[in-house]
Amino acid sequence: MGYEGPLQKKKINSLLGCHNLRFIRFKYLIEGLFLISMGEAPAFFADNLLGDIPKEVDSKSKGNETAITVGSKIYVIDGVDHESGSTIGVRILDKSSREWINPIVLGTKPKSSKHHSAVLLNDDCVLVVRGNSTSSECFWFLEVGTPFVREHEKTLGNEVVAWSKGVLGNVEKPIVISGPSGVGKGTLISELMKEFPSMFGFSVSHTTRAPREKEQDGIHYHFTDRNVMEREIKDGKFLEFASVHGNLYGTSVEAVEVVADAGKRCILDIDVQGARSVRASALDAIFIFISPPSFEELEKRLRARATETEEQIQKRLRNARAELEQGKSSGLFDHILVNDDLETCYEKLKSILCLREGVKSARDTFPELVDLSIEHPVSKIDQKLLINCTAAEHETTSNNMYALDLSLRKGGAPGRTRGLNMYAINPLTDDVNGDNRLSLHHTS
Ligand SMILES: Nc1ncnc2c1ncn2[C@@H]1O[C@H](COP(=O)(O)OP(=O)(O)OP(=O)(O)O)[C@@H](O)[C@H]1O
Ligand SMILES: Nc1nc2c(ncn2[C@@H]2O[C@H](COP(=O)(O)O)[C@@H](O)[C@H]2O)c(=O)[nH]1
Repeated sequence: MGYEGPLQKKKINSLLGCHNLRFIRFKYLIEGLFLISMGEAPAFFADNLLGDIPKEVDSKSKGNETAITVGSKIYVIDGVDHESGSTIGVRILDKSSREWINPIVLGTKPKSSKHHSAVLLNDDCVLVVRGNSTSSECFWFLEVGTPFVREHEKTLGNEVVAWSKGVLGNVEKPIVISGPSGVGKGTLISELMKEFPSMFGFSVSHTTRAPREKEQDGIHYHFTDRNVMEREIKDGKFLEFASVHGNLYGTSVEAVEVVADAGKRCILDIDVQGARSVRASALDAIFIFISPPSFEELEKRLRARATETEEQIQKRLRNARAELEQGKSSGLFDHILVNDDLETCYEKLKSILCLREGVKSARDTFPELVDLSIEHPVSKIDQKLLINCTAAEHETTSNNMYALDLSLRKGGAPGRTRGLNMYAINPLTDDVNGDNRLSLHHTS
């Protein structure tokens, strides 16, 4: 079904809330179908049909630009920032004075993009979808009037906009696993990561201890010099750190962010001092203490692992006594698990984390590569965006239509915007329900 009437065209443009100046011509095959069935006012009524956009925008447009009107201002988002060349640029046109403003741009800017699409959300934030990008680099929020932006406008005395990277996946609380050396923390974590590779990500700590034979830098630890690590601690790069068995160990803020950016749940393997620091931090986590069935068994495991000298083993065992005391009695931990039989302990760990065999991460349904359809890339309905794209690797539907659900969106500048969910939909079946409003259902 196609529809090209002027009223419908206006409504579609309004709904999109933007003008892609280059690709302004739409075929309304799918949008038309949705819009006709919507029966409700779109969240954003644009007063900015192409004809209404002041000439300045047109004349200033350099190819891949998108203009969005918010109140008395038009935000022009340029796929290539003509100053930096490597990022997406933003300029503002004041509609009344017809003057161009170069705002102060806060946050990490998205990399330049050959084509993109933009949609206004809640009058204070623009969602920019980058074409031909991985799903982790695809969604960016340009905050134009949020409290964060307003606050900085006051202090900086200038027009401000702020970028916040959108992260797919409803990332759950990180998991802190502690316990004495040799109890089996690493073994349990490896099992989890093996069984649920797309769900969990390991927080790679920094340490000043020397690597063991099979340990790789950047995978098991970031092996580092004490001087460097001490300086980085001073610079505030660490969420927590502690002196453990004579060496410095620490979790950098980045180590946890990287996992969350990948849409995975972060697992931290840290000692009890570190767990206490994390508890006192802003990171809301689940704390699990692993205890050995007996001290003798702990010693047996440490010796059997054969990774430490006798002197180091003695030191670790001495520290283990104190750790066991603190772990069991401090009230710091939400769960205490005895690692006697490995399989039994692993099953208990999974039940604490509410895991079943074959459970997939919501992320498994995301397209690997998001490539926007130029003709009708993005439209918005309530808290859902319909994205028409080419999904190179996961061809879950023949039409490549995806829904991006923003209803659980949280965070924002200066940090990431999290809680985005994306799934494939079939526009021919997942559309209208009884009250004539669009409802979307998962097709995967
Ligand atoms: N339930 C178990 N029964 C017997 N051996 C076990 C069990 N769990 C782990 N092990 C073994 O105990 C040794 C120590 O385990 P692991 O390295 O996982 O301990 P860890 O708590 O991570 O130690 P560290 O804190 O020093 O890194 C390993 O050789 C491992 O194979
Ligand atoms: N406080 C922190 N403790 C950490 C961190 N990374 C590891 N650890 C703990 O150190 C001991 C010894 O580990 P090993 O690899 O040398 O055997 C162990 O209890 C780990 O849990 C960290 O970032 N912070």
